Amino acid sequence: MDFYSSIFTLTKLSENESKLVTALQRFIAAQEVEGQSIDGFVKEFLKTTEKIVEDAKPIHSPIDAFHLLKRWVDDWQKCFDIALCSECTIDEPEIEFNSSRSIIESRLGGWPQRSDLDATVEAIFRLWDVYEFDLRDFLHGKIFKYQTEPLTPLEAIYIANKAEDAKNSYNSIKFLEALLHEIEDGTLPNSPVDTTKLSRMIASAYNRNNMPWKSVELLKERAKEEPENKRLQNDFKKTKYKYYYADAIHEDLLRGGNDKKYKALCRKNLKSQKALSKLFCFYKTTDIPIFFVKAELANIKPNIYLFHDVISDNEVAFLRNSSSEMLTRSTVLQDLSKGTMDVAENRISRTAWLSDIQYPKLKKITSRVKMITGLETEYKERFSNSEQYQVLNYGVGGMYRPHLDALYEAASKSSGPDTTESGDRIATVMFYLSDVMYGGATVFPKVNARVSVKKGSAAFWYNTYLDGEVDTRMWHAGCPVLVGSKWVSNKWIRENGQLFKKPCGLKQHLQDTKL
Ligand SMILES: O=C(O)CCC(=O)C(=O)O
Ligand SMILES: [Fe+2]
Repeated sequence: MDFYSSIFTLTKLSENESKLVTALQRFIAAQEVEGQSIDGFVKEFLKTTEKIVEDAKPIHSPIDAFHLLKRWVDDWQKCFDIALCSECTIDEPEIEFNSSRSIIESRLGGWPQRSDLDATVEAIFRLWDVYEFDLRDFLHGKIFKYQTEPLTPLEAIYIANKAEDAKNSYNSIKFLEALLHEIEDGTLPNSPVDTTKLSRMIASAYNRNNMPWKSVELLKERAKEEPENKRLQNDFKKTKYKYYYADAIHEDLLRGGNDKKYKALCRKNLKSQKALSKLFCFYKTTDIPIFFVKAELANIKPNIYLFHDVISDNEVAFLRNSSSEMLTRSTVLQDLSKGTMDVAENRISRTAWLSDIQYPKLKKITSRVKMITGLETEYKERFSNSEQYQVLNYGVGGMYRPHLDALYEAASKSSGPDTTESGDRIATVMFYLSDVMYGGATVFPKVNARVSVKKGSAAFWYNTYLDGEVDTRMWHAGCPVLVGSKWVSNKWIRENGQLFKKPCGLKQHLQDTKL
């Protein structure tokens, strides 16, 4: 049977609580006679409950119901658990105390369950939704003018967590915010929950609900105040990334249609890449000469660089052949945070990862990347300067919708090196391992740039600003392949180890200030 659904049954609980108190008093007294030490929790609980039973207040408010059920479900149960004794003989106080539980349980026709308590929490939010009582008053035990016992901060967190579990994040956040304000205002002294911890909880709830800008707001000040708090700093950094990411998507949505601009760029039939781009720099490397040019529509900031003939036919074949056995279907779901939640397939392709360690032949390409970008590129299992080669092959209509390569938050779960050790993907080097007859260009709708597919070339760009913030202008897409098969390979360069690097000829972007 349930207890929460009527005040009648709740009152029955309340009336029977004095019997529990008597049983506990007897248990403690017997233990004292035996010279046993009394559990601290049990002692403290008895003291407060004795007073509650003595006052015998009626159950009027949902706060009373919550307190009552919480005691029965959690605290009384804990007392019985503490007293539980498998080796005790029949006349020992533990046995007697626990049998009093059984007697009361059968008299009541059951023992209140966690579902009763959870239903009460649900009821509280249902009531709040209709009557809009003040949550800060509520924490102090007050609903309009009706005053009862206040909630402890831990009880408040219990209520907020239950709302979150029930997918009622808005309620949960509002409740935690009320608690935060009360603690900040000093009306809940000696709170075991500190404001930083609470802020982190609220920020993470905002993140889970795709409102990273709210978390940024919340964490910004606190991160400034507590530069030594690593967890807080880390939360703030991740949130910032997520925020920029969500913001970029939002802007894209606002610009009429999620990807109008991207499609237009995909369709654009530009002259050949070489004709448009001017020679920027020439490298004489030991094996192949590399022409270093700016991307088409070169007058853009930030720059996207193009390297021609940067990878030999042999190397192209090696990458393609080594990965073809491993290619797996990769689907990246698009989560259009802010605005509509439209989950669509973001990428249609197959992917494989090739490690420099497993395929030492690749190290040569990796050091070439180091030379042309001036960045550290060595792939290591930990504290890496780059990722393994990601090889992609697109099928009919295969594409990669507009996205940012920067990993922001979710990425620590990605297959690459841990972001906490190796940092974010500060730059992308993307090799073209095939030609494509029609379609398949890489386009950057925000900066109006387009790189058409050419076997042996590589595109290079930075994904973050010098201070590590994500550069949302680098929003880019792989246009659908119309005729042909497109192969590319990414070598993502990580933040780790790049501190004192001065990229050759690539300084312009690094000096580029934020918009
Ligand atoms: O295939 C392309 O042109 C783009 C691929 C890409 O952006 C990626 O793999 O992150
Ligand atoms: Fe990308």
